[in-house]
Amino acid sequence: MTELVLVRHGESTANRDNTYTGWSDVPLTTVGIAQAHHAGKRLRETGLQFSAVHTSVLKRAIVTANIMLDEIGQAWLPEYKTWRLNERHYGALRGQNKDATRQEYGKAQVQKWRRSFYTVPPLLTPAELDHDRRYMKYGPAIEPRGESLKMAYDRIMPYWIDVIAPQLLDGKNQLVVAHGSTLRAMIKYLEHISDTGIDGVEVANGVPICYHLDDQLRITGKEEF
Ligand SMILES: O=C(O)[C@H](O)COP(=O)(O)O
Repeated sequence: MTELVLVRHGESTANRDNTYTGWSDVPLTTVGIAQAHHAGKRLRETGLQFSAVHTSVLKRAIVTANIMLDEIGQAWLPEYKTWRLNERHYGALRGQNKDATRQEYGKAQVQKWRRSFYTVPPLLTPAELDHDRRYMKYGPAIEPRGESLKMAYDRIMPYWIDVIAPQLLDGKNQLVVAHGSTLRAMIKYLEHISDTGIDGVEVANGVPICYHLDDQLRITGKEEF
């Protein structure tokens, strides 16, 4: 049996302020830092030994992962950082207050933007792209102008297939510290959740979700700490 642990980063300043985040690189709040320590302590109690940790290239996930690794005494582990685990890009919604958009566009539209599999948020214009060097090194096509969960799913899966799954198949436990939607995409895949069923799946900040997997990566058990 192999263990896969998924953790959403601790509370960010954007979570606290109820604003859309996506690829914006916002820090943890003091609550978020405490959640990361708590998540690490809970994981330490399990005694799980990991072979690697995977994060996005956004600091709320990286800092959460580093706090957790320190808490579990495995700060020496190889740490893989990839844009493929970044949060779903919220396009032109980034930085806007979620309640304000509910008032402007209605609750149903906001719910679709936030939870449906196929709905794409309003896009950034090409001129609004960040051209951040952490993405530009892969070419200009990497940075999205906005993503549906399906679009995020499609860029996450190659990373699952090429990097995470082979290590799990080798019997090596993996820790993934990422984002609400990144993890919803992975949960959809792992649990065979339908395109409509994924609407109801929420992932809390700083709560480790542990999957017990068999030698074909089928789920034999699931626990949340
Ligand atoms: O990108 C964001 O705003 C958050 O990380 C997730 O927000 P959501 O729960 O509105 O998708």
